[in-house]
Amino acid sequence: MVYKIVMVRHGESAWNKENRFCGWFDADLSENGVKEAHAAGKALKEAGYHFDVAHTSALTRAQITLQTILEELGQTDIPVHKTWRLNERHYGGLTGLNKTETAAKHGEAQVQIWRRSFDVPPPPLEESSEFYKIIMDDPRYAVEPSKDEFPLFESLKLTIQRTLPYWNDVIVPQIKEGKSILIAAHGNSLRGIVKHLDNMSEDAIMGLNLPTGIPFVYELDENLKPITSMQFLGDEETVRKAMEAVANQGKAK
Ligand SMILES: O=C(O)[C@@H](CO)OP(=O)(O)O
Repeated sequence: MVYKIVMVRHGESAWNKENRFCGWFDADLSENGVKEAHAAGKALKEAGYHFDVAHTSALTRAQITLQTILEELGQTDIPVHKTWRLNERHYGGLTGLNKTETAAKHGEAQVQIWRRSFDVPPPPLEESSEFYKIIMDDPRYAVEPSKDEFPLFESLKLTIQRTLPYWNDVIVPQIKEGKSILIAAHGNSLRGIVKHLDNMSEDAIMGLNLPTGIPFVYELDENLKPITSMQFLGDEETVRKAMEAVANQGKAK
C-alpha cells in the first residue's frame, strides 16, 4: 500500500430526515446527523487516524460534519479547503420536493432515473422557484462558480465533470506529496470520485448508495489505482442497512 485517503458523506441533514431533494440547498444537520458526525470522529480516532489536510464543500452540512470530526480527533488546526466543486449534485427543479410524494406522482421508476441514472438530469431550477434566489444569490458563490459554470441542474455525469478537476488538480498532488487527507462531502459528489477511482461502469454506479456519516477508506497504489476500495469504518450489517435506507428514500411507500 502506498497511499491512503478517507472520505465521509455528511451526517443526516434536516432535509434527509424530511426526505426532500436537497442538492445545493444549504440544509443543516439534523440532531441525528450531528450524532453521526461525532460517531464518525470517534471511529477515526479509535482507528488512530491523523490528517494533514481536509477538503469539504461550500455547504454547511458537510462543513459541520468535518468540523465535528476534527474536534473529536483533536485536529481542528489542520488546513481545511472549501470548494463548490465538492458540493452535492444540483437537484434543479426537484430541489425541496419530497421524494416519496414525487415517487407517488411520477412513479418510482422516474424517481430512480432522476436520483441514480448516470446522465439523465433533473429538470432545471426555474426562476419562479422559491429556492432560485436563495441559491443563485448566496454570497458563498460570489467568486465561483462563474456565471457560465453555475448549474441550474446536474446529472451525476455533470457533477463528475466539475468535481474531477478538483480531485485531479488539488487532491491528487497532495496525495502524491504523502499528505494524509480527509474529504467530507456529499452522496453524489463522492459517488463521482468513487466511480472514477474504481473505474465503475455507468450501470454499476447506479446501484451505489452512500450512507450518511460513516467514513470509508481507500488504499491506492503509486498509480492511484485502488488496492482496497471503500472500506467502511463500521460493521457490515450497519453499513448495509444504512445504504438500503438511502436507496429506499425514492420509494412511493
Ligand atoms: O437530496 C439530495 O441532495 C441527495 C442526497 O441527500 O439525494 P439522493 O440520495 O436522492 O441523490
